[in-house]
Amino acid sequence: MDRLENIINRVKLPDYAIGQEAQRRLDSLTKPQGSLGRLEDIAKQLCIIRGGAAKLAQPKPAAAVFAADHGVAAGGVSAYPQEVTQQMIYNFLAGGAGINVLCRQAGADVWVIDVGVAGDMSQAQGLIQAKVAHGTADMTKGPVMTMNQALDAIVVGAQTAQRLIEKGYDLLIPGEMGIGNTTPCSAITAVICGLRPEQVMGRGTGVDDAGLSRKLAALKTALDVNKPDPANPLEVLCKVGGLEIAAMCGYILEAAARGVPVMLDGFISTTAALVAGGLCPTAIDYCFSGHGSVEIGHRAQLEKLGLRPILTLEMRLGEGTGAAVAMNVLRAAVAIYSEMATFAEAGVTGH
Ligand SMILES: O=C(O)c1ccc[n+]([C@@H]2O[C@H](COP(=O)([O-])O)[C@@H](O)[C@H]2O)c1
Ligand SMILES: Cc1cc2nc[nH]c2cc1C
Repeated sequence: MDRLENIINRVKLPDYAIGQEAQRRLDSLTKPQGSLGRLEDIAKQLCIIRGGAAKLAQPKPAAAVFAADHGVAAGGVSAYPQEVTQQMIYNFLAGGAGINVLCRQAGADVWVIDVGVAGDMSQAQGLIQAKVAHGTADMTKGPVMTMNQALDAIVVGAQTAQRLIEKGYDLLIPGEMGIGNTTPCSAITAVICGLRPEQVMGRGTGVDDAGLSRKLAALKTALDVNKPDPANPLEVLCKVGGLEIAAMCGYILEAAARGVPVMLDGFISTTAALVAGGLCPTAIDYCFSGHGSVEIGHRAQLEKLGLRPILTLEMRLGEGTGAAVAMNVLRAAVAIYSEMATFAEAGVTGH
């Protein structure tokens, strides 16, 4: 527990007074006040997080893709077999996956971490080896992991954030790969948001009606068997979570502790933010929501966290892809804030 407390205790509320200074600069730029809409909000929040209202430098972003498997996958809750988790890791490492393409396009680097893949990945070149367990246990039978495993995975995420920040990255994307992981994410969302399974369960990779019924049945059984306490996010993680979800939670918390902004992706990474926010609400002040996922539970998560997605593109791939696309908008926000002429500079009659 000390390991977690050590991270949480370093998360400080950003200085919101900087927002007023940033607003003054935005209002001095050659445009009708407020006319760049949410681009202005994004620039302002970035100033607040970075702790200054001077011109912003373009960020150097990295995506960390945490991969893990899930015991519940044995119950037929995904449209794809579990081995796809491993196969996709090789695709990430070869640069051919959606996250690689979209990060290249957005000027971000991709790092891949094995935090809990079921198979042996020890020979995979370029993979960060941090396996905590060979997948989780089946949530319909009992807790998916021990408290120690959850804390180990949180530390893997926190150490990843630390290393990336030490390498010079100053904007972090939490990404993931884990066949079956929409089911634990729906479970966590149901518990933490206090919603019925039907309100938070979607089709993930694209299960048919029978698959959706199996997912709902698995979720109901898991909640009956485990009875997670909504007031205890760490217990929820241990009972119905996942190793990549725990790792992303630690990654978000450590980024916040170091004052580094986080661009969340879709349903899975926002589940990690839900847990992080339960442990340390201030961590969410450092988070942007990149996009709104097709998964129905994502809306409830964002509402609970008080976040609005930057984009709505009907995406549901995961990996960090929606966050990577949203980086283009964040870059646009930085550019207007830093490069537009003021009324005084351009000799335009202002206000
Ligand atoms: O992040 C999202 O919004 C999202 C929505 C649906 C599916 N996914 C991805 O699809 C996988 C989980 O889907 P499933 O059907 O196997 O539970 C996992 O690898 C996620 O990255 C991701
Ligand atoms: C091919 C494939 C790629 C993915 N990326 C994230 N989840 C995924 C699930 C599948 C099935």
